[in-house]
Amino acid sequence: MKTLIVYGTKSGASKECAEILGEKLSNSTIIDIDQEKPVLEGFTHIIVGAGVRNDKMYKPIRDFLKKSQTDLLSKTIACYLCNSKPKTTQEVIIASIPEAIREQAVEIVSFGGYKPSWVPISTDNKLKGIDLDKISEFAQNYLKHS
Ligand SMILES: Cc1cc2nc3c(=O)[nH]c(=O)nc-3n(C[C@H](O)[C@H](O)[C@H](O)COP(=O)(O)O)c2cc1C
Repeated sequence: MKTLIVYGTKSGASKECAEILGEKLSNSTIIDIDQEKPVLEGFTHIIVGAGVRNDKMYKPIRDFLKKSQTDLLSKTIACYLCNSKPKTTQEVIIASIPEAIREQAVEIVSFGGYKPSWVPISTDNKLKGIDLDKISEFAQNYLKHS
């Protein structure tokens, strides 16, 4: 199991989550979509995560999911999102993730996120709003598909 974690972030939550997942999933590589174009070759497992604004996951991640759909469907794929309005999670997923990927993904989970008015700046509280139990569950479940 060789895992690529691709994330998009504006205020850091999705990066934090990618790093926590990376610690739980051995043999994983983490890529910030704004810094590097993901190359999927050589990876059997892909996790794609992003923050949400205006009821959608960030555009670079939506574009990646759309453009790489065929390649992604040949992998064991899972997605996560960081958002602050849990009630709208399902709508965000439908608006952001192509149907074929939604159907094939082994899991699609919200890890929570920062309230729009409150983004942590110190390292002491940077996990505020993020549900660490959900990240652990997500990783445990994902490992069942190794
Ligand atoms: C301008 C702005 C708009 C946002 N819009 C939404 C939204 O539509 N739905 C939602 O659930 N959360 C929304 N949020 C909360 C973010 O999803 C949350 O802060 C999350 O942590 C962002 O991920 P990131 O830290 O990886 O960028 C918004 C936050 C900001 C600052």
